[in-house]
Amino acid sequence: MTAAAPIYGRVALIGLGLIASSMAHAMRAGGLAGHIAGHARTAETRAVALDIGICDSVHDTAAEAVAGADLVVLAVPVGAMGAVAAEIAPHLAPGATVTDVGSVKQAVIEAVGPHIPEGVHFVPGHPIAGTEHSGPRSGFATLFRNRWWLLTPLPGGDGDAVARLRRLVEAFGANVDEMDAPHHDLVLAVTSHTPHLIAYTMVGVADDLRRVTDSEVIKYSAAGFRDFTRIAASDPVMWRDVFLTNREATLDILGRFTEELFALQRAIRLGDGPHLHAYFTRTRAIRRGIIEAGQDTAAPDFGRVGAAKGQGD
Ligand SMILES: NC(=O)c1ccc[n+]([C@@H]2O[C@H](COP(=O)([O-])OP(=O)(O)OC[C@H]3O[C@@H](n4cnc5c(N)ncnc54)[C@H](O)[C@@H]3O)[C@@H](O)[C@H]2O)c1
Ligand SMILES: O=C(O)C(=O)C[C@]1(C(=O)O)C=C[C@@H](O)C=C1
Repeated sequence: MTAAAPIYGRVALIGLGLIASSMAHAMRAGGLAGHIAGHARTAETRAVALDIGICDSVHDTAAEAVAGADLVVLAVPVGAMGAVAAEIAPHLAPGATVTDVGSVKQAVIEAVGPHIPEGVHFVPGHPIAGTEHSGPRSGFATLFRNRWWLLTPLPGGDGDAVARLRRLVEAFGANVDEMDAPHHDLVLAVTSHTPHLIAYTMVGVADDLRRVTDSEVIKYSAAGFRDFTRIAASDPVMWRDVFLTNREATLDILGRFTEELFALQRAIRLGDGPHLHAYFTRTRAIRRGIIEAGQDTAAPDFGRVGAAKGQGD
């Protein structure tokens, strides 16, 4: 990442977890912000943020952090976005941009939008990049490189504010796309939310079995299951909020998933090899299509993320 002129003079990060700290590292690496102000709920997290140098100043309240900021980033769990927006609203500078990084967009727009004052630009967003780690120590500058960052601008919103935010996240190395919020939520229900639910379920099933087989499930777990356990280690508050707020889309995809699962279950019970073979041939072709289209972007280097779980407060 090469040094560039700051895109924003003062950025306020509300919530100092994985995503906010990764943004801070990326802004530092690229010289993209003149001053990074931060707010987290606990004194411990605020002290860590200063200690590891991701913020130039930390503030006891979100209201203090946003004063004079030309970009405010809401990086808290989706269910907390509305309360944070209500708290900061009277303190936002005229002309400022407010964005968020929530995994669900429609519910965030409904919760945050009504609080945004006239003359402040709200540009909802979502980086499609993450790890199973949480808290200020878990972030790293390259998290967003070659990843998508979806923006769901509001109809009639300010084009210049969108373009400026776009420049910032492109400077992180992200690819930007714009879409409307309901479409975003449906796409993410397929590509992220339902897969997480399946991983949570499978790891739960294995944990039940473990009691029977005395740890063999974990001992002999193959690569696929290990990936499930990584995903299932993700922050429980974040994922609780995702499912509570993207309810309709997730239930729709889950319904389709269960139908397919029952069809496969039936094929196994009936010994219907052609059905199973045809199904797996179709899914293999999808994976090969993704590779051929060059859309299998490299995974971030999880190995260098040393933070423990549960440091999000
Ligand atoms: N982790 C991922 O893979 C990922 C990826 C993309 C987007 N997101 C989204 O980014 C947002 C932040 O996720 P993260 O992974 O950085 O989480 P995190 O747990 O690492 O950090 C969350 C931060 O929010 C604060 N917080 C929690 N509840 C709060 C509340 N009620 N009021 C005020 N602050 C509160 C925590 O103290 C912490 O500082 C979430 O909305 C999530 O959906 C996460
Ligand atoms: O790799 C992971 O840990 C993730 O699950 C990241 C992931 C995803 O599903 O891809 C999870 C939730 C986000 O909103 C965006 C990204």
